[in-house]
Amino acid sequence: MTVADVFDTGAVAVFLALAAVVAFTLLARERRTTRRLRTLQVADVPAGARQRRAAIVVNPTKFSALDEHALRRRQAYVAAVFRSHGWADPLWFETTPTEHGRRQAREALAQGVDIVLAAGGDGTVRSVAEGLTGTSTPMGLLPAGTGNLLARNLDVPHTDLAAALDLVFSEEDVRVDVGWLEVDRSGRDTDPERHLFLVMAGLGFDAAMMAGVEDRLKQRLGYGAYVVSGARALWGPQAKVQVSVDGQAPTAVRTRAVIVGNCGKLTKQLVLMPDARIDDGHLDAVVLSPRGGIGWGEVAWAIATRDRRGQRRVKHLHGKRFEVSCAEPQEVELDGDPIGTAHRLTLSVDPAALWVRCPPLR
Ligand SMILES: Nc1ncnc2c1ncn2[C@@H]1O[C@H](COP(=O)(O)OP(=O)(O)OP(=O)(O)O)[C@@H](O)[C@H]1O
Repeated sequence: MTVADVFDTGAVAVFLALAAVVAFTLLARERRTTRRLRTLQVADVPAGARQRRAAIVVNPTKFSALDEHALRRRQAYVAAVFRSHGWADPLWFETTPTEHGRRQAREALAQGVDIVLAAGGDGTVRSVAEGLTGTSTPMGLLPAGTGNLLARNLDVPHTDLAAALDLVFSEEDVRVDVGWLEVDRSGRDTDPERHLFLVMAGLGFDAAMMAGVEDRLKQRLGYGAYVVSGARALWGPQAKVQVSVDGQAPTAVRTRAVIVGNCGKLTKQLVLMPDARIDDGHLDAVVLSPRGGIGWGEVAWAIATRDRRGQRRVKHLHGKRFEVSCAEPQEVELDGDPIGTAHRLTLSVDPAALWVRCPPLR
């Protein structure tokens, strides 16, 4: 047997071992779902009581890794959980490349559902929220994105479908503020685009980082894709930006990023805006102005320690309306999704405009 043969045999053995591990994991998951399905009992609905019903707005692209059979089993499991709590089978709606959840949420409302669940990433959540804002019907979350920023900020389980579903039956809702972003792309737009946001929106480094994350990389690396893209976007130039808070005279800054938040967490440990509260009727902002590697070190230190005193590189602001304009167009992001470049942004808050089913806010 030659050295090449030994390598070939070794490679085949490693491949077979990996295939066995994958097959075993899939089988175990399938068995767990079957076991859960068997233990779920249909709950009785008291005579005369109205049976509650949920709508689930699903972004199918977030479940493309599942085959048809696995997808149907997942749906059957979710429906069985609802029945076990005495609810009717949920109504299912799918998002499309052009209708990301707003229309589906409105259709669900027209059918008189008790809650609309967004099953997707933060883009789906944002769009469903647009359909529900200003109504008394709560939004629930079945997180299926990479960032799941709103779920992380509201302490909704984002890796465990069963735990996220359990929360739906807690029937505890909180009223949260909604942010609105007006995007003036040319700096002279007479009819700027208007988008709802729930977590944060801004321009500069973080938006360039989001814009640099390719979908394929996101599927492969998950949250790690943002780290790769962030490392690429670190070394861009500072931008000349004017920031005005609540109609006051604008302040000129040289900055790498202006981020305005309705809430401030990126991950459990990484809190960009420690004072931001989703129910305080205000927005918070950070202006990051690092220069070179040492400057980024200072920014990282300020964020990691949540120390706000004497920071030259990280400035915190608080208000109800922010106007941000820049001489050169900058990349813009909305709850972690890149939406192209713009010269001017206006960000304002709509206090207590949306009900969300989640644990009590801390
Ligand atoms: N049926 C569909 N086919 C193709 N694309 C779709 C469909 N439905 C939604 N989309 C795309 O999915 C995007 C929304 O994705 P979603 O918010 O669920 O995840 P995400 O923003 O990519 O989240 P994350 O970045 O956290 O993974 C929309 O902007 C739309 O372009």
